[in-house]
Formats: sequence, C-alpha cells, structure tokens
Amino acid sequence: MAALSFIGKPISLISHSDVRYRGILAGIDPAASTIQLSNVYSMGTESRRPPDKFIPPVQEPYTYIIFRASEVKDLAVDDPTPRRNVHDDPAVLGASAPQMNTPYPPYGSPSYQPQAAAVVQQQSPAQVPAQQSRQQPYPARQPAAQPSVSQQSGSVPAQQAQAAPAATRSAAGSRNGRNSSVHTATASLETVERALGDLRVSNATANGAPVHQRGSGNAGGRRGRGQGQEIKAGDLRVPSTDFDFQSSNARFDKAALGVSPRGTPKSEVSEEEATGSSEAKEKAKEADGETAYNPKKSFFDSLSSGSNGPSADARGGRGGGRRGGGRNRREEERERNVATFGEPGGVGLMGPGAYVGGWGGYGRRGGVVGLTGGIATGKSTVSSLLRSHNLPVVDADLIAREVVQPGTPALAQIVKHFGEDVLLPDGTLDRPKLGTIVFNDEAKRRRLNAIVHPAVRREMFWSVLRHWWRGERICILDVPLLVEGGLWKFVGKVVVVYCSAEIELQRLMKRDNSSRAEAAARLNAQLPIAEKLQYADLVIDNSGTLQELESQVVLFVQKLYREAGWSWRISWLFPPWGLLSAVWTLGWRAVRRSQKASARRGSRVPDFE
Ligand SMILES: CC(C)(COP(=O)(O)OP(=O)(O)OC[C@H]1O[C@@H](n2cnc3c(N)ncnc32)[C@H](O)[C@@H]1O)[C@@H](O)C(=O)NCCC(=O)NCCS
Ligand SMILES: Nc1ncnc2c1ncn2[C@@H]1O[C@H](COP(=O)(O)OP(=O)(O)OP(=O)(O)O)[C@@H](O)[C@H]1O
Repeated sequence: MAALSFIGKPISLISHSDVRYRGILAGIDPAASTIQLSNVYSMGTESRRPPDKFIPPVQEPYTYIIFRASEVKDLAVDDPTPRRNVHDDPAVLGASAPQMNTPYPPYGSPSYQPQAAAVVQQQSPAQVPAQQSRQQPYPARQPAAQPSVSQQSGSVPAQQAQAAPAATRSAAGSRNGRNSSVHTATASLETVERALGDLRVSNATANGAPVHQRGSGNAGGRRGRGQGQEIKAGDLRVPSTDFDFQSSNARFDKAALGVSPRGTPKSEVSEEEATGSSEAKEKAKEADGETAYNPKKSFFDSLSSGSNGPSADARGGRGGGRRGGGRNRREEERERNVATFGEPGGVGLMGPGAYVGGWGGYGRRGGVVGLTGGIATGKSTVSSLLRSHNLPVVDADLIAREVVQPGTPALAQIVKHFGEDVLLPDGTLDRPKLGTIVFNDEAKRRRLNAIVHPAVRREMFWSVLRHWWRGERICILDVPLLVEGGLWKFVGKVVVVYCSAEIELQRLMKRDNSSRAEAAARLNAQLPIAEKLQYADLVIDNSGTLQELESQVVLFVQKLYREAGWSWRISWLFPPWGLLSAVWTLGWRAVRRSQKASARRGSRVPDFE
C-alpha cells in the first residue's frame, strides 16, 4: 500500500540497461510484478554508460510504459522543482508539444518498444488518436512487437544529449552514489514497494510531519498486497485517532498527473444525438474534440424538474445480468432505502437551486458526496459499507436499471434504436446482450447513454431531494460516470475508490466471469482510473484486502459525520440560507478549481504534461 501512495507522483526510473525514464507513477501490479508509468520520457543512458554504449534520450513522451520490476535498477521520486521548460535545457534541441489528457492507450496497438529489458509494454502517444487513447486505457490484447534500438535513437546528437539535464538531478544523484530520494530496487516489486514505503516515511519525518500509523502501518508497504492475501480479523486495527485524509490524499498528487480536470471528462451526448439529427451529430463531434467542461452537457445543467420516475414495480428488475449476486445486494439495499425513505416522487416543490441550497450549506464539508471510481474498483462494496453505517446512498447503477423497466419511455427508445433483439421474451431488457453491443461500439454506447442518462439524472435528483427533505445531513451519490458526466462539479466532495487498472481488470473478470477482452472493453469505456484520481477530494485505496477497505471506510464515515456538524440544520430549516450557501459553495469551488488550474499552468514541469 505504501508504494501505491506514490501513484500520481513524478518518478525517475533507471533500468538495468541504464536508461532512465521519467514519468508519472500510474500503477503497480504485484501479480505481474510490473510498474506502470504514464507520460514517460526516456532520458537515455545519460552518462551512466561509456560513450560507445550511449543511448540518447527520446524527445517524444510515451503515453505509458510498463516496466518489469525485476529489471528496475533505481527508482526515485522526482523533485518537481526546479520547474524547467525542456527548451531551457541545453541538451534539448526540440520537443513535441506537451502531452495533455493522455491516459493509458490500448496495449494492443502496434507500438515502438524501447530497448531496455525493463520495458514490458509502452505506447507512444503519437500513434494513438486522442479519442482512441481516451477510450481504450486498458488492453484487450497482448502487446505488440519487440523493441527496435534504431527506432529509439532520437534526433538528439549523442554529445549534446549526454549533457545531463538539470532536471535529472535525482538520477544524477543515483550515479554519484545515492541522494536521499533514490532507492535501489534490486530484483522484485516488493523491494520497489519497500523503497517507496521507506521513502514515504523518511519524507514525512523530514518534513516534520507525523508518520501516520494506519492499520498495519508502514508494514503495509512490506506485506504482499491483494491476490487473496488476507489479514486476519484480529490483525485489523481501527485507529482511534483521526485518519489524516489530507496527507493521504496529498500522496495521490492529482496535479502531478499534469492533466487538467477541465480537460478530461468526455461529456455525454444529448438526447438529440440519440436521434441522430445532423445538428446533434455536429454537437457530438464537438463533444469528441472538446476538452473543456461544457456546462450544456453537464449532469445537473441538464436536469429537468419533471419526474420521469419508474413505476413502483420497476424496482427489483431482473437484477441478475452477469453479476446476479451484486445486483441482488443492490436490490436489497434498494428495498431498505424504500422502507426508510419511501417511494420516489413525493417532493415536487423545490427546484435544482433548492436542491443545491439544501445541501450546499455544508457542501464543502460533506453534504452530497460523490462516490466514484473505475469499473469494479469497489464502489458498490464501499456503498454497502456506508449503508451499514446508516448513510443514505443513491445508486446510479440501480436507477439506470429502474428507468429501463418495461413500459418506460427509455426502454421504448432503446428498442427503437437497438431493435427488438435486445429484449428478452418477457419484455425486459437483455442486459448482457446490450452490454456486448455498447461496450464494443462507442457510438452505440453514446446513443444508449443519451437515452438512459437523462432519466437517471432526473431520478437521482429527486432521490437526493428526498433524503434532504427527510433531514439526512449526508447523502452519498454512487455514480460510476461522475467525472465523465460532469456531476463532480456539483457535489460537495468527490471520493474516488481506487485500485490499479490491473487489479480492476482482475476483479471485473472474476466478478462477471468474463474474458479479459470482455472486461477490457468495459474498462475502456470509462475514463482511466488514474485520471479520475485528479478529481478526488478523497481517495479510498481499495488495492488491499476487504478488511483494509473497511477500516478506511470507518474512518471516512467518522470524518463525514464530524464535518457535517450542525450547520446543515440552518439550511434545512431555512432554505434561502441553503441557497445562498450553495451559491457560495459552488463559487468557492469554481475559484479553487481555477486557482489550481493556474497554479498548475504556472508550475508546469513540461516533462510530465
Ligand atoms: C449496457 C448495460 C445494459 C449493461 O448492463 P449490465 O447489467 O451488464 O451492467 P451494469 O448496468 O451493472 O453496469 C456495470 C458497470 O458498467 C459500467 N457502465 C455501465 N454503463 C456504462 C456506460 N454507458 N459507460 C461506461 N461504463 C458503463 C459502470 O461502471 C457500471 O457500474 C447497462 O450498463 C446500461 O444500461 N448502461 C447505460 C446506463 C449507464 O450509463 N449506467 C451507468 C450509471 S448511470
Ligand atoms: N478489497 C477487495 N478485495 C477483493 N475483492 C474485492 C475487494 N473490493 C471489492 N472486491 C470485489 O471486486 C468486485 C468489484 O467490486 P464492486 O462490485 O464493489 O465494484 P464497483 O466499482 O461497484 O463495480 P461497477 O463499476 O461494475 O459497479 C466484486 O466482486 C467485489 O466483491
């Protein structure tokens, strides 16, 4: 877990071939014993090798490279300062435009492979159309051809390239022995994790910050993670002191990923697009090329005040699909929610302003909490835990099932666009069949989204209002596409349930009993988890055991309740106050976002963009 805390940090990695790579730590896969970096620059051998064995740097960044841990010689967390432009460096003759918004590309694409044996897979962004790279962060197939040294030789003359750039201090440090941030990863991922774990401890101590003991404490970095290695129930210690989420989140350094939150989410298409009018198609094109947030397509901006909710008997649905157990659980939870909060449709007096106002008074401090993550990172598991702590959860997946029950307008639209074939004999939606269609065809998925999402939004809106009306001070929105749909801007907190893409894939395959290709198709339909981290106010790291997850959730709940305090009551009793504070909250968040964005612009380390 300690090593994972460096996800999102700039890393310098030296392979046994003496090539140094700089990139953002995007994942560590204990099963495959690999380390993934994104936005990677190959710095070449610099002066670690004699001139006749010199390998020059490559100017173009690679969207990602996966390294064999056993072939990693040195690993360092790069000091982001000084912030230099590559053009300031005498070694650099020229450079491509900084890479923005480049998540993991498809593993299966034909790609050039760097020479170092440490490299398992890599992808040059130039070879991946922006949209494709966005859409296919995870491989459905195995990697392409092996490295070619000649291809790697960049246009930088050896002599110039040999002058080690100033920004490569940590690697230089490793050459000259060791600087404080360099650790040797001799032969295993465990060692890499330990090195990072030790580094974390030493950094915290050096900064005067307390070294936080959580669960199994720093030993977490040393124990084998995941892969069924469970800690005994008796080993689980829930600390009585408050968990320092702030410093925990600081470890998931969003800015270090170098992708502006404004730039990444892919907006959803409108209902018009589903009908395929030319104007709508134009809009869809814009959406594809669009990098900035588009309020017209954001979640709440397209809210309708009319309820289009499902009939009471819509609940329950087929449930099964490919993950029957999970769905049954959701349905049971839904039953409990209904028992507690009643059927949808009761509250109709307040518009969206009141909704935000109702929650906005403590939006910053809890209120409506957006829970998201990648597919199968554990959102539902976290939701269940939150419910067991009596927190109300509005589940977008569940609502998405309700709004397509027989007799609903959304189902009629689906049949119109996808044909009767997507119906089962009993008239319900054949979810696995539709899933196979839409997760392998982006246009069709967007069309489905355009049909289903507006109905989901409306229902979620009313659902949250009901919770507020009933005096719930906290409401969790479990929305897989929170970031993609733009809703993240309208919640008080964004909580991302994280695990590495590989763990995600493994859990998805296991849960759905699906092939790697099927699972990858689903995973690729979403923004990569590493990118979602950038939107997080809090990260729940679900890379470890369920017990570890549970202890994080316990602390998270304590924090939520404490932060919610009492001030929410004012908003509840006096809605205009709620409205005002909502405006304040949203304004405050917008200012924070733009401050962060300009800070990022001002302090950009081009190598990591
Ligand atoms: C395609 C459908 C019929 C497949 O149903 P199935 O029962 O196999 O999957 P289920 O609905 O349980 O979804 C499982 C997970 O897939 C992911 N997912 C679902 N839909 C989408 C989508 N349109 N885009 C990206 N990821 C999606 C989410 O992480 C979700 O948690 C169904 O997912 C669907 O109707 N999707 C469109 C509605 C939607 O976007 N739902 C997500 C929350 S609003
Ligand atoms: N810490 C863990 N260790 C092992 N398995 C886990 C852990 N957390 C979750 N799982 C399992 O991983 C699978 C995915 O979890 P879950 O269904 O909660 O994910 P999700 O994010 O809600 O998925 P989706 O996006 O499809 O809704 C489930 O089978 C769950 O039991």
